[in-house]
Amino acid sequence: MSTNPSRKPTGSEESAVPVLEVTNLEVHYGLRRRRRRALRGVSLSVAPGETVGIIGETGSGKSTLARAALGLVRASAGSLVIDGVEVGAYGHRQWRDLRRRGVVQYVFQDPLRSLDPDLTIEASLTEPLLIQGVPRQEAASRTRAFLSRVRLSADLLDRLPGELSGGQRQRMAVARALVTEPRLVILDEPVSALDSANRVQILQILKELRADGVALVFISHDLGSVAGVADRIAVLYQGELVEVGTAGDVINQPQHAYTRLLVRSAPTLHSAAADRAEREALRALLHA
Ligand SMILES: Nc1ncnc2c1ncn2[C@@H]1O[C@H](COP(=O)(O)OP(=O)(O)OP(=O)(O)O)[C@@H](O)[C@H]1O
Repeated sequence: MSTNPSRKPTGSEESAVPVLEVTNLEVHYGLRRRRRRALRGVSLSVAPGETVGIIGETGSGKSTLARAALGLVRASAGSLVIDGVEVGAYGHRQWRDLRRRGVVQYVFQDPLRSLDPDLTIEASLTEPLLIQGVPRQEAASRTRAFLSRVRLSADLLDRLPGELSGGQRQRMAVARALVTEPRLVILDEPVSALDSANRVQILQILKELRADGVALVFISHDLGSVAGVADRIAVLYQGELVEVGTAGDVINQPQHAYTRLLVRSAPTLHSAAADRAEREALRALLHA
């Protein structure tokens, strides 16, 4: 299987310095006999303001890629450049500093991982701004201004995350990630735990936030969720990127058998979803 994505990047990406540039990234877990490769030869670049969706089934390495781009897991080979700086060899403190400076932010599936359960919503939202050196009053007004963009009322500011609904919590987590105006936000399954109304709302909010010029890496096992938001889609299969292309190309002219299977299995993408026999035929082709 090819380790190189089969499609060329779009023109806009070529003209701008990428916010994220991953080259031949390899990640292993475990030691000695338990050592397993989770990512192999992954190369991908994300331009300022671009939204790249990363899809793949469970175990394909999506979260590992997210963790590597956040410095939560170390690459065993390859290079990782964020905003023009090689960060692959960064230590724990340098990563923490990078995240604190708000260059790269994140939203996880479980908002309680992105929000401190013991901090009020207001403290959670203003904290990253205060760390950046924004004066307290300005931090408070920026926080309030951001709330309306994620369709939340200022009445919620003095609550704890545990006192909000799942959908409200996830919108708070999105607000926290974006209030510092980061260059790059990694969203790992941000809508997977939400009901359909909240899912649609978050996807709409993400679409609107793209206009700010922030680059988004949107990870999901569900092609349907990514399709309406992403400019480009990258497909991970067994730790390798097998296809990268514009969202339209990947959905309408999938090149790799696995991508065809994903497209065929996403009922929200096509009015006529593939029947079981067709999906099984594609699966057989993949494992041939
Ligand atoms: N901490 C870990 N220690 C050992 N192996 C791990 C660890 N985390 C992930 N793996 C393995 O690495 C591979 C990729 O896992 P990863 O969580 O990145 O996949 P994923 O595509 O995000 O899956 P999911 O959609 O289920 O979250 C899997 O085989 C998984 O078992």
